[in-house]
Amino acid sequence: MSNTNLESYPPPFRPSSKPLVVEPPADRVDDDDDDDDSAESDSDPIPIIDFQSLVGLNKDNNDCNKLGEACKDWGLFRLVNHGVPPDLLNKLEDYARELFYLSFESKQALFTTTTPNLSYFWGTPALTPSGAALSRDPQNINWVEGLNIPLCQLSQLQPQQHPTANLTSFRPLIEEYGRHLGRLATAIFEVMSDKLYMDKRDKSKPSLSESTGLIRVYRYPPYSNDDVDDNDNGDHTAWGMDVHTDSSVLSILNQDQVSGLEVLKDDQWFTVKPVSNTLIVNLGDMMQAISNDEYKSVKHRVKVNKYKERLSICYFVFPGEESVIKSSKYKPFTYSDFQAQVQRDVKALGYKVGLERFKITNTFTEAC
Ligand SMILES: O=C(O)CCC(=O)C(=O)O
Ligand SMILES: [Fe+2]
Repeated sequence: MSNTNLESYPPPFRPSSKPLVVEPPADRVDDDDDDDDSAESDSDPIPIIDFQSLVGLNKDNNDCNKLGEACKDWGLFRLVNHGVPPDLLNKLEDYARELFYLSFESKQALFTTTTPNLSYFWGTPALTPSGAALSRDPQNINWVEGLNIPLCQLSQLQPQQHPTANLTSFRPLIEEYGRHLGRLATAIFEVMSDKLYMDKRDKSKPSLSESTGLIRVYRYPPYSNDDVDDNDNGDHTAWGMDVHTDSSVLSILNQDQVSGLEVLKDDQWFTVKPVSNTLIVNLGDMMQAISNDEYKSVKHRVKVNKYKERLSICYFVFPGEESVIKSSKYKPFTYSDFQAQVQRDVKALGYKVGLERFKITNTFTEAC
């Protein structure tokens, strides 16, 4: 679907001298904007895990082993047979698109609630909740806008306050989607715990807390170097989202048909191709720490597409706030400690240092 409503983009994302409809040239039929040296691969190398083989009656040990390997080697896998109805995925995507198509001003008004964290953002939210860093360095912002929806705060999304937005339909869809993803994340974490020989009866063991579930819906506007003004040397790349690891235990991503997500494995970038009705599960920093570095928190990034906007819906789940993560590699810490340190680093250094801060042999020289 082409964007016919540039009013919906945050002002810096609006192409200045372009026709309103951004379409690929006729000879471009693929979605990959792969005219640079980054991710490559013709076939899809991402490990595939069948959810039904991990759980329930059809539980298959080979598939459980495959999951362990994927977590060690990639920190990411494609989940099939997950039981989230395709109709729900399609509807959610349609409503999300509809919400993003509201004018920029309406979106700002819509999600300026008194509830912290239920918000509309754009640019690099960790650095610039209001986009203020634009004046510092316009080329370093993430080319993305998004809605941040903690599932426990969904009741704050009051449809009657915003008759122009179709929130009446959006809220139950998000609720249903959140329930499905809570179910998937919990079951996958159980299998991971088994593989890691973690004793689930030990209540002091860190685990995934379903009540921390958070959904982020993103729209990545198209980006072309033609938008860059004459003073620019033209060789920079804008990123939809710069390289990072997630802070979560697990993140589960549902992307539309426009590619952009890339993951790093053995110093090589791979494109995570869009495949309908599959979900992408990636491991976050908390899972890496819980597993004593046996599993890894995968580095990933999102490339922008020159011609098409991209939509993705991400679910993140964390450990209970006060649950202490103990391992031989890290000083004991809670997710709250981790988050607070990330925020301090982002403020002071401009980036997240992450788990390195908590390593027992701390190689990061600046003390916390
Ligand atoms: O939009 C995507 O494909 C990935 C988003 C992401 O990596 C994140 O939100 O942490
Ligand atoms: Fe991420």
